Amino acid sequence: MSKSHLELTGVQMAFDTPSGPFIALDNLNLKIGKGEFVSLIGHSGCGKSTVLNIVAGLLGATRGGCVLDGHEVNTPGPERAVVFQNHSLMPWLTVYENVELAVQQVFRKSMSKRERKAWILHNLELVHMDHAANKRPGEISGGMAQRVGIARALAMKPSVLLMDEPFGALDALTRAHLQDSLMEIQQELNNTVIMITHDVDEAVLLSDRIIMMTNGPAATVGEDLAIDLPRPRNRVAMADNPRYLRYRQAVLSFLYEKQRFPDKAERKPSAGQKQDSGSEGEDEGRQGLRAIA
Ligand SMILES: Nc1ncnc2c1ncn2[C@@H]1O[C@H](COP(=O)(O)OP(=O)(O)OP(=O)(O)O)[C@@H](O)[C@H]1O
Repeated sequence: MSKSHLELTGVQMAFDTPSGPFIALDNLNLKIGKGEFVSLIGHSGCGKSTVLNIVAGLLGATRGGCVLDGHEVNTPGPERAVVFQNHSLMPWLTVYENVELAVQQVFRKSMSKRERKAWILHNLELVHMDHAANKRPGEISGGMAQRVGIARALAMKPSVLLMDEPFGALDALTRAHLQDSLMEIQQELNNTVIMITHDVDEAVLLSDRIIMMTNGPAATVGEDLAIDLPRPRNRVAMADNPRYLRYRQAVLSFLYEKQRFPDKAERKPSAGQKQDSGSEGEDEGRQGLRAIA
């Protein structure tokens, strides 16, 4: 791993609720190196989005904090671009204008109009969407819109790309296609990526490390699994790669044997509650994640 540039230290996140503080995360520590691709995986409600929102600067930890390249994170910033599950493009703007909006925000002073235009088109080319530059979001498919969302994020030249289930709403083929594009782009640009996923295969195929989170309340890092597979990775070749299968097995074992579905915890979300030890909720747990069979 290259030197750590993003560090979460002793993070606690308590939300105020009518029944008192709800401690979603407690004592969460994570160091990420420049250019690493890290996936966060864990059962629904364990706190993955909360972690991402803290790194994005959208939430402030109640204890501990996040440091990026030596600077404490406490507000959103263009060096940390976020891609959500639903692309969130402006429907009244064209594909080009949607990317332009982000580029204006970051590079209005440092790039000429001509340079900005070339940069916007370059980012649309990266995700193979330059042909649709003049279309509006309503005129393109969900997968295409998600590509534009990724281009918009990349166009801000973020040192960290934060992705909250970026491919969750897409069909399997489009999803596979976008995963391959993302791997290519990330290899080329060397962005640090933190991606939330519920898909075990997606996590193993794309990641350098998989961070498996314990069930909440008071969730933290349960296991930190380094994925030592050569790149570029080919999904067909990986399907019977013994090491790939071992990693996949390790994640499944964490999710379904070590951390079963937190049904009791979800029903009674009070601070200091113990984690579910597991006899109930296994079937719900199996349904709680997609694409694992
Ligand atoms: N603003 C809030 N107020 C109170 N509780 C909250 C708030 N935001 C999140 N929580 C709680 O914190 C816990 C973690 O939520 P979070 O959305 O981070 O989980 P997640 O792992 O991303 O879930 P999912 O996989 O279902 O998206 C959950 O129990 C959730 O109900």
